[in-house]
Amino acid sequence: MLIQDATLADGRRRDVRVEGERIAAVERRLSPRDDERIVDADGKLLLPGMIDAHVHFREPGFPAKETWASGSRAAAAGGVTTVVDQPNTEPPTIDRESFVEKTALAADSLVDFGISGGVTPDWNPDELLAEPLFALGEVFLADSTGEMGIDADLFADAVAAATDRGVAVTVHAEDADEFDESVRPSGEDAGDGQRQGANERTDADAWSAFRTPEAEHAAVERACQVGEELGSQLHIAHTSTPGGIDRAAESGMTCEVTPHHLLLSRDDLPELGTFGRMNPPLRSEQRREEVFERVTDGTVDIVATDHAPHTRVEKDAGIWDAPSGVPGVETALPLLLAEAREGRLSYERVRDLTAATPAAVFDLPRKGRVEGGKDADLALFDPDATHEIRGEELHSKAGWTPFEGWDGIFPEWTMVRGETVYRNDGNEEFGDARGENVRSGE
Ligand SMILES: NC(=O)N[C@@H](CC(=O)O)C(=O)O
Ligand SMILES: [Zn+2]
Ligand SMILES: [Zn+2]
Repeated sequence: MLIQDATLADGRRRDVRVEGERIAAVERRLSPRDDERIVDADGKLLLPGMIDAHVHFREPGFPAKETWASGSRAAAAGGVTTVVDQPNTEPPTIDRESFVEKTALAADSLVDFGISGGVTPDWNPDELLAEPLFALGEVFLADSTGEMGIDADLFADAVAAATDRGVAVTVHAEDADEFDESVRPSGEDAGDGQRQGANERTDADAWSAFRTPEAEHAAVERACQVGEELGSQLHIAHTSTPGGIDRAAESGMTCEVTPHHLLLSRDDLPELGTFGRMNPPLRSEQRREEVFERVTDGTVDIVATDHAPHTRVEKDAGIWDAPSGVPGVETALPLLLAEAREGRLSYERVRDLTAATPAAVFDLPRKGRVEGGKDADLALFDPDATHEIRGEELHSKAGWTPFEGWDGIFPEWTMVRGETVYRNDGNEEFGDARGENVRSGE
């Protein structure tokens, strides 16, 4: 196949030849071969498919929230060609049996995938770390969905075990000791009974008041100290504060920011209500702006979605009872491209945040670039075709989005290792499940 006259992220216009699963050549002009399929990409933007290093596809355990089939369709329709699934499923992915069970379910995936393993007091590091794991993590330093928060000693042991075996570690960095119990109605959980409930609140912003920025600062600090002591390369998941990002960068660790922490703030909570509850929570508008600056200036390494679908019925509850998390895998690249179109980010920066740098951080040498020899994981866009995001049109089982009504630039075509997984020429079409574990065969 010959893709002619595509515009790459850096503005170069190139012909791109795909042979089998790989990009064979990227040149100014390539002569079509006899019988070669020609794709006219004049005026179109060709990007490496997004590597979303943080999704929760919910299988096994919660197929009503998401499955590998539904989640990977959402990914393909959003220009995502590799996803990395997190361990807080049921059973949690903490030993050989659970890893093998999840790998079998991932055969339904349209896009390539990684499976990360988790840490609980019951985990089996010898079994788990011997599997073709993407990374260890997200390791939860405080409870989130799945209640997998662990203590400092177990964290240090887990980081040491992963480092010994050359496995990367990703960290959910919040410290529950720094949560503000005074805003939580008394009677919720045990805790510091003294302060609990003194300033009880039930509005949606209470979640942001409860899970404080200091909780992130403290946990990033602790994680970095452990990482520095053990000489480990840690990746801090979903950083939401400038302080957390700066601390991670200072110690040479990498970090990610989600589209919701980049684009939404506490100012949006009156409208979002409990549908804006996630961990870590939305921060002040000022902090959001400071996070955005760090995404544009390169302090933040990657954008990952933390796609965390819950059903509408589950989310439609009181702020202290609704589950935490928002879907995002289908809207991330479209939202970033809309930001780029408005001049707030460059297309090159979008490519680096979503593909080139995740491939470098997580050691995926065949992925993340439109270059000869790489996997033909590609997404083609009309950079002027903005589309108003509608939750009911998205493919996650969630059926809602915190970005309702925002502009997105969605792919016309998404390819995984040379095969079409998504096509939209007015009608949407999906390819077959063909996802492979990006760590198998290593
Ligand atoms: N981010 C969230 O609020 N929720 C995630 C878990 C997590 O990433 O902490 C989920 O799995 O629902
Ligand atoms: Zn998390
Ligand atoms: Zn997560």
